[in-house]
Amino acid sequence: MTTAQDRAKILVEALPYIKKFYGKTIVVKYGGHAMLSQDLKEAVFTDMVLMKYVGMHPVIVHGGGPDITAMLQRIGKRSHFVGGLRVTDRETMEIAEMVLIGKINKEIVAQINRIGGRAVGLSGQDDGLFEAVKKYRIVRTPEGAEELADIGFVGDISKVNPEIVTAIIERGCIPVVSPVAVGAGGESYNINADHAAGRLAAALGSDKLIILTDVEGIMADRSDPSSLISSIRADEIALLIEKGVIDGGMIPKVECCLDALASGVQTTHILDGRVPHSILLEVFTDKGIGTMVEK
Ligand SMILES: Nc1ncnc2c1ncn2[C@@H]1O[C@H](COP(=O)(O)OP(=O)(O)O)[C@@H](O)[C@H]1O
Ligand SMILES: CC(=O)N[C@@H](CCC(=O)OP(=O)(O)O)C(=O)O
Repeated sequence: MTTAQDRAKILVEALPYIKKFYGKTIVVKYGGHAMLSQDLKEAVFTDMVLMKYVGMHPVIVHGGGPDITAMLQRIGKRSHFVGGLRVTDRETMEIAEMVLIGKINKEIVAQINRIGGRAVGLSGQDDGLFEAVKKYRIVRTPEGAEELADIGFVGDISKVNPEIVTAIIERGCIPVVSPVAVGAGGESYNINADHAAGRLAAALGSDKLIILTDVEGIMADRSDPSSLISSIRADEIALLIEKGVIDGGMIPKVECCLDALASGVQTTHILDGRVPHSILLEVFTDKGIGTMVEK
């Protein structure tokens, strides 16, 4: 049983971390696979609100892949992924916008506001936050040659204009960002939420990027839970992708960490969103959970 003294000790132990991150920006990517029960969602949003009230500047970039897939299924459409990215035709793009901006973003904003925070929702189209160009994926043919795959309205962020996010932070609010970008002709692009989070973290000069997902972190062997890699250097990642140890949805996550680190973000973390308050454990304790990807 925890005594009053134990509880006081926990609060005091948080002090160096509160001091270290006071006034610092922390971008949290909240993946669709980590949006499990209502209780877990509330734990994530409570962590955000707590960070804000102790003087940090949390920013959420959310995903919603499973909800997009479910909505596409309802209209009889199957989803295809190339290197972790959804092949996005015009109809898929419309559904992705409806689900990400119309449903998930608004739900997150409402829930943060309900528990006492002040959240403002926006997408990468608002005030030109994310400018994008069409993205191609390099794929390997069965013969071993490389070719470019056309994956439709999937974008690569070519420029981030973070002023709108900074303005929301300065108003004392928590920005909640949907990963949809705008092209030069005004067209919408579907952006993988990991990529969006990495680029935004870099543009904001964040101290930390946290990616919440549905695994404990990067595993050396996915069938062995004890094989969690607790820390890995950026230059060790390419080999793990080549060997197939890191694949599917984990690829955009590590790419996003590398991107952010190259642009000055201090540390990046891939955490298990199934663990209640995993963000608090990462930010306010020195236990360090999940995988830290560092320079
Ligand atoms: N080496 C690895 N360690 C852990 N997970 C991995 C690894 N390689 C691929 N994955 C896969 O990546 C998934 C996480 O990506 P994804 O499903 O896109 O999550 P999210 O919706 O949170 O973005 C895991 O559920 C796992 O199946
Ligand atoms: C291009 C691309 O793949 N876009 C993603 C955007 C949402 C997302 O990234 O959601 P998660 O973080 O939950 O995976 C998609 O359509 O699923």
